[in-house]
Amino acid sequence: MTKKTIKIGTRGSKLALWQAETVKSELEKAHPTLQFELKIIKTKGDKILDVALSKIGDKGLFTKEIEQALYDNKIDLAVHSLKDLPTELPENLIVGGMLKRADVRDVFISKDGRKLSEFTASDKIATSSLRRQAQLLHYKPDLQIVDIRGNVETRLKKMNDGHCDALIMAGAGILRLGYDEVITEFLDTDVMLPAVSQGAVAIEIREDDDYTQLLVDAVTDETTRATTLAERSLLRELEGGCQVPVGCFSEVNGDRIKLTGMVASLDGKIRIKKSVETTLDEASEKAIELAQLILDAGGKEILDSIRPSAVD
Ligand SMILES: NCc1[nH]cc(CCC(=O)O)c1CC(=O)O
Repeated sequence: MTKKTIKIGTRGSKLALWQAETVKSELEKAHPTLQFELKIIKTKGDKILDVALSKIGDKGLFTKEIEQALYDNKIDLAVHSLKDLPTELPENLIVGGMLKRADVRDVFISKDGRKLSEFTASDKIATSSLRRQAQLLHYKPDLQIVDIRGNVETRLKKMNDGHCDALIMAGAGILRLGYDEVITEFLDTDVMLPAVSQGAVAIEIREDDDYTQLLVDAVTDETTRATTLAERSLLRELEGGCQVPVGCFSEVNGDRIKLTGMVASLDGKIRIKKSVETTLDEASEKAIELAQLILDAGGKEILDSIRPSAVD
């Protein structure tokens, strides 16, 4: 009898490949008698490189083609940065598991080694994220924010060519690619709340595929599962995708969690930040209450005013 090979779908970017290779090697360790294989799939987001992400307004930009391969049984599981997965997945697809989460913080990368606190009105900081833009302006209203796209190498090159004086990116991505030496500083979460699920690698599967679910359970970190599900439930309740200025931070202590959520206006003038403390078991339910607190405190007005322009 020939053994079935479990196929792992992934995008072809360096970060995606690192994540998929890591999932593959964790699965191989947990299931030494099984065969695993990577299958690289190109997505629309890999092809459109010249438009600001916040202007494309397509939540499944980096995922749709991979999910089609799941539906067609061409792959058994798909690996993504959990941050890039919409909170509502297509029918019959679920996040089956997550690897242990890496550092959740954003990093500041400046051309001349100055820290964010030393930046002034004449400095330009590049980011394509509304969350980062809003919080930078909240921290220092006169900073100049410019848009940027492309992978880490492209961004570093643009900075060195004079496009900007600094970049802000997810620390997890930089570390995974081995670019540790370009990091000027890790930003304190008081200044820059990370994105929902930042730093977590997700494994997407078909909901009715009990066999793959068992394989994935063996490599899933349960604390990461509980915290990221709570963060995603907060985001779902705020009805935001990755293109709204929403941030959050989970602090875990034993079986307790303090979950902080934030919505900011694009000009940074308003930043609504609230926390709840609860058990890991109840975190997802409490996250919904946290979202309501934020919406009631003015978050609703901010999100309503942003959504129409985010897609045009
Ligand atoms: N938005 C793109 C994206 N999706 C996942 C990561 C890095 C890894 C992670 O955040 O989990 C990044 C790069 C970034 O935001 O700088």
